[in-house]
Amino acid sequence: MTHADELKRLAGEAAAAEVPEGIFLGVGTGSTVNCFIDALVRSGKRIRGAVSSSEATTERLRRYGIPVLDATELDTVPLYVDGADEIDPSFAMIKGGGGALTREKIVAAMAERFVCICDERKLVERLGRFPLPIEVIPMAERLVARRLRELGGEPRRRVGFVTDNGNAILDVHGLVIDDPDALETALNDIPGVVTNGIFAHRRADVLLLATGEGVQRRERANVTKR
Ligand SMILES: O=C(CO)[C@H](O)[C@H](O)COP(=O)(O)O
Repeated sequence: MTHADELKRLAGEAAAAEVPEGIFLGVGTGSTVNCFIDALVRSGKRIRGAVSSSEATTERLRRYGIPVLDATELDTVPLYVDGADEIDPSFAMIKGGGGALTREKIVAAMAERFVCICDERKLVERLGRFPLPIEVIPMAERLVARRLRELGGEPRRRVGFVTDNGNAILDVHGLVIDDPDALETALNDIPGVVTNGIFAHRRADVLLLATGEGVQRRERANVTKR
């Protein structure tokens, strides 16, 4: 197991310890979340059901016999656990490295509490080193790419990738993200953008940060939710 794998395993276990028995749980997507699902199963805790953020997560949950509900069956979930590609000190994030950003944003918005799990390499002072994923309706790809270039970004289409919703992903390099809230809104305003990978309107509430010295648990001070 590599050092990075070990940190993911630690983060996953710390998150599993936060899950109360018998709840409906929102589950994110990615390799760290896979570690979380595995740890949850190992813990023997039973949950009432999961709302999943991707086909890949649904498949893993079902393989373990965990019931997966459609998001339309519930108004809220008490807890959502997901990873991130970058997180800043205010707990704004870039997500979507795995291409599941739209469904992740929906389940995150349904959640009363968002626990983000990641390793220390993903904690950054300012978002934007990781190319920002944007899910785009295919017919709007050219239009959206032009608008992104006007904003100073360099969009690159994720080759050979189609989202669970049947759309394309543009990974945008070089954007300056001084104001994550404002940029999240501005990007979503471009016609044809389904959503973008800035999670600033709905930030994490808790960060479980896996480090070489163990898992740090950090709570976000002031709550801003939409
Ligand atoms: O946003 C995501 C998927 O769309 C993931 O949370 C993000 O890419 C982190 O993934 P990993 O845990 O594999 O590093």
